[in-house]
Amino acid sequence: MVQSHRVFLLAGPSGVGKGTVLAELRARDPECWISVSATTRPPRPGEIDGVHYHFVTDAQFDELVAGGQMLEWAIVHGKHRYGTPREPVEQAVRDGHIAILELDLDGARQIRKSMPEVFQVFLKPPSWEELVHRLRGRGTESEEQIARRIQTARVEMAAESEFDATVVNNSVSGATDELLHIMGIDQ
Ligand SMILES: Nc1nc2c(ncn2[C@@H]2O[C@H](COP(=O)(O)OP(=O)(O)O)[C@@H](O)[C@H]2O)c(=O)[nH]1
Ligand SMILES: Nc1ncnc2c1ncn2[C@@H]1O[C@H](COP(=O)(O)OP(=O)(O)O)[C@@H](O)[C@H]1O
Repeated sequence: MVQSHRVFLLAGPSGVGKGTVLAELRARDPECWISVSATTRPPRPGEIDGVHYHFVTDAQFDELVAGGQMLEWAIVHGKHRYGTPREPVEQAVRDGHIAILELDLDGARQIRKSMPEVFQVFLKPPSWEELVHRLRGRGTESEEQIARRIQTARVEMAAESEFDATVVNNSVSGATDELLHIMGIDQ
């Protein structure tokens, strides 16, 4: 249990279930505040601006970075930029929430340097085959995009030991239970 931490970070390969587990966490514990990242990638069907991401143009992203408004940012899957807006995270902590950031490996490494007090959790699939199955099953990417994500996933999977804790996403409810336990919120 690491109750003293106010900011947690969740990383892990594309398709492992980060978004799914965080949605469950939000539903279970409204005290958890989940950061909404800014991205230059276009929305997928069903994604809502300001809820899943802040969908911004390249020029808007440039402005956020130049204005020092990003805690970290990275180019993910070799194409689009993703970043964590700073001010909402600081406000959430001031408001007494536990703040959770979802990041790629690059972003996690930046946060490790700039905010070493952040507790870093790695979400891991039960197996490599299951990860590929989930990635394909989501049905939101082309074959080319899936291949790119699988390539990135190999690198991300090799970085597990850099993190403070690992949670295996066997079942969404089980992984959420474990995450809540790590955050010191036992229900
Ligand atoms: N560095 C960084 N990475 C992010 C941020 N938000 C999301 N990501 C990562 O960007 C990657 C791509 O996310 P997304 O486009 O939703 O596709 P997915 O990986 O297939 O779910 C995921 O690995 C996320 O963890 C952020 O604010 N900063
Ligand atoms: N524990 C789980 N068991 C089975 N399928 C899962 C589980 N967690 C997530 N999924 C499915 O895997 C796919 C990828 O999940 P998603 O949350 O989009 O991953 P990420 O945000 O890490 O890229 C989705 O289709 C989701 O419904």
